[in-house]
Amino acid sequence: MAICTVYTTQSLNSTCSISTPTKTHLGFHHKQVVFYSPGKKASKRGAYTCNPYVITCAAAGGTVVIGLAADSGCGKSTFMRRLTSVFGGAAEPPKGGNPDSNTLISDTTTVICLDDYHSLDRYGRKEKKVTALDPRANDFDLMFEQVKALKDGVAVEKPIYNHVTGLLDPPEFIKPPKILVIEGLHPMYDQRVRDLLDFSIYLDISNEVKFAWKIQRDMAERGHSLESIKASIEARKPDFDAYIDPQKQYADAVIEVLPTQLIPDDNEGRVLRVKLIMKEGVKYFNPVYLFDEGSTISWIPCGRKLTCSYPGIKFAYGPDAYFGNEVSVLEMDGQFDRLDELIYVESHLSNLSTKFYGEVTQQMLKHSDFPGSSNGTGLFQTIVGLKIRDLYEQILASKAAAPVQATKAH
Ligand SMILES: Nc1ncnc2c1ncn2[C@@H]1O[C@H](COP(=O)(O)OP(=O)(O)OP(=O)(O)O)[C@@H](O)[C@H]1O
Ligand SMILES: O=C(CO)[C@H](O)[C@H](O)COP(=O)(O)O
Repeated sequence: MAICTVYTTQSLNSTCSISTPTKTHLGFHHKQVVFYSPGKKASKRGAYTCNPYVITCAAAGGTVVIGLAADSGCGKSTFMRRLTSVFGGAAEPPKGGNPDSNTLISDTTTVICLDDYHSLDRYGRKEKKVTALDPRANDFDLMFEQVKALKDGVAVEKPIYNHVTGLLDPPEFIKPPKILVIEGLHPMYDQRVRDLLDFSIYLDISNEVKFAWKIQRDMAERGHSLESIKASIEARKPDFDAYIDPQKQYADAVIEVLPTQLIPDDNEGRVLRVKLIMKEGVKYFNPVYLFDEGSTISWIPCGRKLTCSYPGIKFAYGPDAYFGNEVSVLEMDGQFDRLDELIYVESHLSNLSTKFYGEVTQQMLKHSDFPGSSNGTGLFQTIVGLKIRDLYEQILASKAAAPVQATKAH
C-alpha cells in the first residue's frame, strides 16, 4: 500500500475527500494517508492523484446548492439546459462513466438527478406496491449525507438509478462543483436536505398541461399508448398530491404553468399562461419587476413594437401572498411570434440580473429550438437562470469578503 502525502494550505479535515477505486472516505484520517497543513504546495482546489488514491479538495467558499423540484415530464431537463447555458460551456455526463448516468457536468455546474436516491428499484417498488414518488422508495439519509458532503466540498460515490433497466447501478464518483443542482421529485421534501439549499425552484405544471406534454413525449419518444399514459398519470396522482406538490410552499421561486385565459374554454393547451412567483426577502435574490416595483400592472405589449397574432399576449405583475409568504408575481399569457422582438419586453423588466442589455433575448434566441421558447415557460426559466448566476456570484463575493471584514474588525 502506498503512503500518500499531500501538502496544502487549507485544513483537509472538513474540506477533502479521498477515494480509492472502490470506496470514498469522507473527511479524515484515513490510515494510509498523511496530511500536512499548512504545507509547501499551496492549492485551494483540485483533485490529486496519488496512486491508488484520488484526493479532492473543495473550492474556497464551498459549493452553492440549488434545488429544482417537479414531477416527471414537467420540463426539468429543459430548464437545466437553459440554466447551464447561462454559465457557458456544455453540460455532459461524467466522462468514461456509466452511459446511463443521469448526471450532467459542466465547468461550473453539476446537475444530479435525485432518482439516483431511489432505495427501491423498479422491481422492488412493484413488489412493495409503492410508486417512486413515495418517500419509502427513496433514501433520504443518503441524499442528505451526500448533498451535505458535496456542499462542504467533499466528493462522494453517488448511486445511479438506471432508467433503462430500472435497476440500481454501481455508484459514480462526483466531485464537489461550484454549483450543485439537485433536480427531481423530492429536493425539498426532507427538512435536512431543504436546509442545505441556497435557492429552490418548483415547476408547477397544471394537470391539463402536464397531460399534453407527457402525451407528446411518451407517445412520440417512448412508444407508450395514450391509455397507458393516462393510467400512469392517474396512478401517480395520490402520491404526487401527498409528497411532491406540497414542496412548492418551500420554493423561493415557482414557475406555474396554466391553460391560457386569452381563448375562452381553450382545450388545445397550445397557448399557455405562465406565472413566475418570487418570494420576497430571500437573501441574494431580488425579484424581477415590470415597470414599477410593488405596483399592480396589467400590460398588453402588442402593437407597433411587438407582433402578436391571435390570441395576443398579456403581461401582469404585482404583489401577492403564497402559502402565507409575501411574493411578487410576474405573469405572461400568450406566445411570441418573433423572438427577436422580445427585447421590447425585456427593456420593460427590471432586476433581471443580466450582464448586458438584451442578455435575456440573446439566451432565448440561442435556444429557440427548446420547448417553451415562444412562451412564458422559456422566458421565466431563462430569467431564473440569470438570477441563480447572480445569487452564486453574490455568495462567492460575500465569502471572499468575509476574512477581510474579520481582519478589519480587529
Ligand atoms: N416549456 C415547455 N413547453 C412545451 N413542452 C414542454 C416544455 N417543457 C417540457 N415540455 C415537454 O415535456 C417533455 C418533458 O420535458 P423534460 O424532459 O424537460 O422534463 P423532465 O421533467 O426532465 O422529465 P423526466 O423527469 O421524466 O425526465 C418534453 O419532451 C417536451 O415535449
Ligand atoms: O418519476 C420518476 C422520476 O422522474 C420516475 O418515474 C422514477 O424515477 C421511476 O423511473 P422508471 O419509471 O424509469 O423506473
